[in-house]
Amino acid sequence: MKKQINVVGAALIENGKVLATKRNDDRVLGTLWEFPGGKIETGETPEQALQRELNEEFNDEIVVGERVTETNSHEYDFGIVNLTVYYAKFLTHHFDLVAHSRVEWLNQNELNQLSWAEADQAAVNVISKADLTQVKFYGSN
Ligand SMILES: Nc1nc2c([nH]c(=O)n2[C@H]2C[C@H](O)[C@@H](COP(=O)(O)OP(=O)(O)OP(=O)(O)O)O2)c(=O)[nH]1
Repeated sequence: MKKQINVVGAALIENGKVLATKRNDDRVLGTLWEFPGGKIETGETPEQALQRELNEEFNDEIVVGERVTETNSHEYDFGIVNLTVYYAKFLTHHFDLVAHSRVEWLNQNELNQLSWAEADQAAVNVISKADLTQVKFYGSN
């Protein structure tokens, strides 16, 4: 039985652009593009996990918005990743790079030009076609 890995990612939106991050080469799935985030720890809500991960990875505070799409499961050789992506926006802009080698703010029509981790493809497709001006960020606007 393969290990189940529950992961959250943040589709950060700013000025109509979406943040894509490239994992450090020495990490699992290194060199592929992803949404910043990570594994949900015991007792955390997905939103809390995202806030913690963005703090660890960028030293930044975020507001988590609505979910992009249903959880997407993908079987890799090391396990099954159950990925849920949420829209989010930065409240601070330290942007220290700890876990990533590159970051890019992309237009929606550029998202599909990158090599994404396979679990991300469904969310990337939804974001590419979404009306980003309508995304809800609860309690922050
Ligand atoms: N963060 C993130 N991980 C993703 C995405 N797509 C995808 O397949 N993954 C996979 C890669 C990893 O196997 C797993 C997330 O683990 P991670 O290494 O980022 O998480 P972490 O920081 O909590 O873990 P760790 O390095 O401390 O072990 O999910 C994505 O968009 N964002």
